[in-house]
Amino acid sequence: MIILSRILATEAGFDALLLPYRERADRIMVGMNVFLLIVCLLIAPYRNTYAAALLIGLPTLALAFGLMRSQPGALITRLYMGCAFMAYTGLIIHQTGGDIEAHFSAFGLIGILLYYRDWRTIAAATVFIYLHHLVLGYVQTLGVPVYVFDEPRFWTLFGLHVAYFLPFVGMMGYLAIWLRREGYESCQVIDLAEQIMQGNLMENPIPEGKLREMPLIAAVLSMKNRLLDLLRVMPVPAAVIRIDNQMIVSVNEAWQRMFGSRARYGLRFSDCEIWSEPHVWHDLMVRLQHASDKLLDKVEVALSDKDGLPILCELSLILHEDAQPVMAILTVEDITQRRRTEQIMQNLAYRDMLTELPNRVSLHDGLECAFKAWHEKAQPFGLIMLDLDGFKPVNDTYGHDAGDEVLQIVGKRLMQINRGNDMAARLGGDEFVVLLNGCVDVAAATAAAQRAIDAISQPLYLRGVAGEVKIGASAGVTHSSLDAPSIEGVFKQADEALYISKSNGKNRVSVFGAGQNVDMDAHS
Ligand SMILES: Nc1nc2c(ncn2[C@@H]2O[C@H](COP(=O)(O)OP(=O)(O)OP(=O)(O)O)[C@@H](O)[C@H]2O)c(=O)[nH]1
Repeated sequence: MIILSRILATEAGFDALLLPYRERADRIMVGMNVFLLIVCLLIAPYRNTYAAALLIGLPTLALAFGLMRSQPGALITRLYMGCAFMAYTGLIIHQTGGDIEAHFSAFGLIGILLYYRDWRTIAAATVFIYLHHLVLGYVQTLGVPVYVFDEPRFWTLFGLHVAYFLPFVGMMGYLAIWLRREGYESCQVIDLAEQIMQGNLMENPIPEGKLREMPLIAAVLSMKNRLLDLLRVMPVPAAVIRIDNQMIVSVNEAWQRMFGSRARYGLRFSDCEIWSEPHVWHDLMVRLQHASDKLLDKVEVALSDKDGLPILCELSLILHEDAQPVMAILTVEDITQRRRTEQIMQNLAYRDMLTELPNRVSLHDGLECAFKAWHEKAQPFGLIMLDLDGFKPVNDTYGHDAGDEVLQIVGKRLMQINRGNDMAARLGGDEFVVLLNGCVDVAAATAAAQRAIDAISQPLYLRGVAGEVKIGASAGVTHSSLDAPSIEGVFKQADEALYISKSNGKNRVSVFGAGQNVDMDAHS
């Protein structure tokens, strides 16, 4: 009983999968029936068998048409088609006096077998071809001369038929089972290959076990498993996305760890809760469609991780247009940490860590640009070199930390008074520089230096220090119009002017080349 139900279940599986083959076979069989009916009608004048050809041939064909339309590929249709084919062969055999009987039937059976890949069709057709002798014999006893049972050698002939046909039918039965299995396997392989091409590696439509013994399926399964393993062990989060409906069809473990249920298998990718902006995915798709090799590599996008926290990611996206539906494979790399480290490195290289102002290196770069713009486009610039007055006593009295705080406050004040395209930098110690891009003349630079001194000289309040702390600054100014020969020359000019300020009593602005007499006293 169990064995029988298992056989029936297997048959149902084969039937379901081979349906496309069999629906096609129905059409071929009906076409064949039409052809055989025409043959019957062509033979009719010679044997005067019009009545038989029309009475048997036409209803047989009509029923074949009906079944093909109402039950395409169904077992009942297949059984009928096999028998109908035999009815025509029987008709032709008897119209021709039985000359071509065995060959004709045999070829017919081979056709049915090849088209339907079903042993039941062969069995039904065989039973039918044997039975027709009995049926026709019976019918013909009703009036028409009996030529089957009247034949004195009937049983001898019958025995010969059986002896010839049974091994033949057995062989074809075996072939039908074998073909059915092969057809089933190729259907499964196509199905599996389609799923793989569509990127669906997670689902396993084929039960493991017996079917794995089929070599084609085993080969495709192992290919699929290798792809799956590759995807799984990839440290980079990866997903396969169908483009037509935007469904996620596969994700790897790294992906699951990064996005959790926010972008899981089966979700519409554009609806996943990982996008910082709703249109990002759409924009990426548009760019991908226009990319010459259908690859977008290392596109920086802000996303949300599985906890909804913002992460900066680099996406690589490749489109597979050779598969239907079109697929895209997406890999995501979280570069938040990398960007942070790069920012720190950048800061270390170009910023003064204490005041967060640009450092000497940045200033040099800035001055290089200003120098070039002056020489190439006559865009003027000014440079102020500042040195704090009375800074050492702060350090000595309140400690190094208080000194640091003073430097930080000075840095902030310089930034506050800066115009947009000016650059305030710390050279080191208590020395600061302000590069005034676009500063029209010496007078404007001098005024800016004075503003800087005024800002620095405002009272300071330090943590842990009672009362206010006073600090001052001296400034040396130069301007592009003073024609320094080089960047170093510009520095030197400002430094010399600063030296004059310091020498002349501090807390003042001096302009390079103006001599001591033109030193401007600062407001006290
Ligand atoms: N707290 C602190 N002190 C620093 C730092 N860099 C340099 N200094 C100190 O700053 C002081 C600079 O010396 P000076 O320029 O002679 O100090 P000053 O009292 O302003 O002297 P004048 O410039 O002649 O007015 C030294 O005592 C350095 O040790 C720093 O990053 N933090």
